[in-house]
Amino acid sequence: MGSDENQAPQAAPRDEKDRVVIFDTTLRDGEQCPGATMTFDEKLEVAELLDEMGVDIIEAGFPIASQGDFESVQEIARRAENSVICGLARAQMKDIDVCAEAIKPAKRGRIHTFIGTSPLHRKYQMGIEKAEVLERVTASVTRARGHTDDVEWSAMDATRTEADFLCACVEAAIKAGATTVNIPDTVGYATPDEFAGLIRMLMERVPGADEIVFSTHCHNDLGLAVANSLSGVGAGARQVECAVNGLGERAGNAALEEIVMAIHTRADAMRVWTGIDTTMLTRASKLVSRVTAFPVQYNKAIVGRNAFAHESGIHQDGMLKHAGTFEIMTPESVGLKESSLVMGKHSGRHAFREKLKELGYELGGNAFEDAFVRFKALADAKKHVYDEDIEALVDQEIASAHDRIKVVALTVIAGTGGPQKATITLDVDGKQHTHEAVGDGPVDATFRAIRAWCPEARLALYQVSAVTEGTDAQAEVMVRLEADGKIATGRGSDTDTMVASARAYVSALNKLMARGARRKPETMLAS
Ligand SMILES: CC(=O)SCCNC(=O)CCNC(=O)[C@H](O)C(C)(C)COP(=O)(O)OP(=O)(O)OC[C@H]1O[C@@H](n2cnc3c(N)ncnc32)[C@H](O)[C@@H]1OP(=O)(O)O
Ligand SMILES: CC(C)C(=O)C(=O)O
Repeated sequence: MGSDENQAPQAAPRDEKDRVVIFDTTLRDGEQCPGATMTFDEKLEVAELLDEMGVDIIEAGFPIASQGDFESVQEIARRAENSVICGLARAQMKDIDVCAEAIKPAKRGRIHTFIGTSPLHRKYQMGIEKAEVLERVTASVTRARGHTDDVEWSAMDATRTEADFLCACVEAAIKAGATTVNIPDTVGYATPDEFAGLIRMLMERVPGADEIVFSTHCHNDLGLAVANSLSGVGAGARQVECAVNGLGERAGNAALEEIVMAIHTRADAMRVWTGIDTTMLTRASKLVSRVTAFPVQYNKAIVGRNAFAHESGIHQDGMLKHAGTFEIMTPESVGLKESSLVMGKHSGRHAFREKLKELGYELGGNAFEDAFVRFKALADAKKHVYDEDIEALVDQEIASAHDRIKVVALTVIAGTGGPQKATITLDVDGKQHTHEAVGDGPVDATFRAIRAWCPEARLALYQVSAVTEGTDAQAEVMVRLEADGKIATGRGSDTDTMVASARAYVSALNKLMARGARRKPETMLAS
């Protein structure tokens, strides 16, 4: 901790023994969560991207589950260029044989077989005693080894299994030929310290433990999936099972992008590495979100839309001075083009000035301060302030800099009861005048109230449009007036359409006067 330039990833140690194998289970455990079912073509698309991204092992499905699952695992196995293709199988001979058939076309295939080991799973799910579990471990791993040299064995509900019995199961799996032993926290029950202790205990106590790879498979029921997985790695596990966007049963699995970026960004602390091309993480997240129709939480680490967005003034100021002040990873490192400074009520002058520059405006002292005050007022009234909102606001600021008439206040009473009534206060050459009028609708009432000061101007056009979207969008109003043979068009914008209308009308009036309409303001305006 504490380097001056935390944003730059530390040079990762590249010793093979420190490599963490990334086992992606988006297509198997990920697909198991309600609503996340993917079609055959979607699975192929996801698998292709995972393969390209450098995922070491893709768990492509559970071939015995359905003909569709079998076929997608088989097709993924056929197409994969780099990744090992894995299928899941219960401790049943038929499952294992069907799985072997599905992964057969793969350049490198793995069978992943599992059985519940905890007292609850033994008693209630399987209805068998410890001895039979042990027999099934041996039989299933042996059967799988008859098909391939790459066999993974998992102890379902390992974290709620008696330590001695878990050791006995792991020993049986290793003896039968398992090359990877996975320790799932199936129900997301463990804490990071406990989980690390469990991996350490197995590595110390089980004969042959140093010959195989220990793996983690942590669920997120308590929001600890990533923390537990990384604790497992700290204790010596060298495979992490995870899923894109943290997809998986119930609250999901450890999120692949979080595991990978934690290892990448804090290689200095963790001293391990992965083979993942991190610049593909955003693409992977978007693809999985699209095919499952599961939105990604806005503030989700790494791939949430706010992960590299800054709204508050102090953060934006820091970011403008040095990105490392408020970002520990570069957006480019996860495949994003750039960080974003989102303009809102918490933004400050530095960011506002930068935004104006980006939009092509250079405002001097007072004009800038006035625009900033109006921007803050707009941001208070509106959830999202878009670039177009700022443009409309500044255009109006520039246009009205020399105006002799300004709208000070407007109150409109509208509704079905009628008549609609408007009360307007105008500042004319520094003096305030208030007038009231009723009309046929709120716009008519507003314009009549203004016209009370300038009866000659004829309304030639009135047009309303929304600058941005949503019910809190700014309205942009255009008003064209004719007086003394001259025509002037004024624009006004505000989240309140009536205020925008009054501004547009007054802006047109100012232009008429500036263009030398016959009557001067003093005489044009009624007292
Ligand atoms: C923690 C996990 O994620 S485990 C993986 C969970 N994923 C899935 O279940 C998705 C795919 N599953 C399926 O399509 C179906 O459940 C199938 C095809 C596997 C089985 O379907 P069915 O034969 O109809 O059984 P059903 O699902 O109702 O019950 C599960 C059976 O498997 C048994 N079983 C569960 N786990 C295992 C295991 N690891 N090894 C052996 N048997 C097991 C159960 O005891 C139960 O057996 P029983 O019928 O003798 O009581
Ligand atoms: C099959 C195993 C690995 C599993 O998904 C779990 O225990 O959560």
